[in-house]
Amino acid sequence: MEVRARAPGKIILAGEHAVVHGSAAVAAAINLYTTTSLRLHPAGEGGGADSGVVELDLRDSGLTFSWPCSQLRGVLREESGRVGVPTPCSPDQLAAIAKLLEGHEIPEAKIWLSAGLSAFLFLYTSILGCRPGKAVVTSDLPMGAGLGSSAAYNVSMSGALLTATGAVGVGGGDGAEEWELFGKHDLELVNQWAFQGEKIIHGKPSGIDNAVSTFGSMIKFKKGEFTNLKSRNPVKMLITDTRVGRNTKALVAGVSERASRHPEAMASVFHAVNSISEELSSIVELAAEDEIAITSKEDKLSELMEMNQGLLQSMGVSHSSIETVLRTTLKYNLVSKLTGAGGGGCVLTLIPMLLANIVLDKVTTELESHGFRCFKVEVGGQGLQVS
Ligand SMILES: Nc1ncnc2c1ncn2[C@@H]1O[C@H](COP(=O)(O)OP(=O)(O)OP(=O)(O)O)[C@@H](O)[C@H]1O
Ligand SMILES: C[C@@](O)(CCO)CC(=O)[O-]
Ligand SMILES: [Mg+2]
Repeated sequence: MEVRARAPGKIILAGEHAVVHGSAAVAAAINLYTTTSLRLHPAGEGGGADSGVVELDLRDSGLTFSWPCSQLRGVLREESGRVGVPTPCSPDQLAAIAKLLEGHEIPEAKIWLSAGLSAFLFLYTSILGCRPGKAVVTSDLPMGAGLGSSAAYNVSMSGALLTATGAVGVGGGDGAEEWELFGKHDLELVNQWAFQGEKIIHGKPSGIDNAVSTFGSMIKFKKGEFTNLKSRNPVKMLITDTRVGRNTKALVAGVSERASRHPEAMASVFHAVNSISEELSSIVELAAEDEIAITSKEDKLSELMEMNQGLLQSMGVSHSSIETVLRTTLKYNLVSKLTGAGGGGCVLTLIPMLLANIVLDKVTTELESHGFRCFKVEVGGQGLQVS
């Protein structure tokens, strides 16, 4: 039997980085997905309990990896797997997983994939034990660009693995819909496992990315708890991928180091971001009925995004490519801010309801002339789904 699970990427409208330090943040799912297809082979297929392999096929990178089950059992000593509340990956387990990556040819240019491989080995062997199977991963998301590719990977992988064990499941609808939704209880379990995967990739994640990828919608997240926001008017964003590669783990660590060098100043910065996220989340929920009300709502959102970008700059996570996007969009009176961990990656630009298409085309052309890639996304859709 094959299980397919897909999980969305996300944008952060306000509060990235500060959320790691206890401030509120606002994030929303987007209609770009990572999909994991999982097929389990009968245990002992081909003879002997030790036979078979665990395979991972990363389609977009064109790389496949496989580990004999006997090797996984020898190194990880994980027999049958556990599907209840996860225990975090211990330093010893992480060191054992690093050994399993030795000898695998990962091209130097794709060395950042090793964090994703470690998360896979942890999730697979913890949930299923060392039984043979194959996971194929495909994604619409640019990897390591601030749109939550790591969270979508961890959520879709955890969703597929937990479905395969029967720990979570969908009601078995009438087959009319290709994708089905899990219940809240099941989503909570998937989210907890995905968070363990995020810890392997991010170091010290707040949990916002895996939460929004699992539950979807638009959320306000603070200290591990979140509430759904009812966005009363559509929020339209242009995304610009600067194509400057960066790594969330290093950027999060950099902000923490700055916070330990300047604790009081950074506490004020985080406090200011908290106020921005709180205000932004209440504005999003206001129902604006006419053009004047919508324009005034958009003006407030723009101003808050602009203020948040200034504070992200003072945390040291902006980048010259991001500044180029800000300057370019400002020429057209449009406000932008980085989204996700920054340091390159993606930038959000609020698209006002009354913006003429010709202006949007012009700004997009100018951004793309710098070598950036622009695209529009739908905001606030479904979270994890299974087929
Ligand atoms: N489809 C995928 N296949 C394999 N590994 C993946 C995939 N998507 C993400 N990863 C892993 O996640 C890493 C990127 O995660 P990172 O947190 O740095 O960026 P992001 O999640 O895209 O951005 P942000 O955390 O700012 O939203 C990759 O280096 C890789 O290890
Ligand atoms: C930078 C950060 O705040 C968001 C990354 O999308 C990290 C996190 O919250 O885990
Ligand atoms: Mg990430």
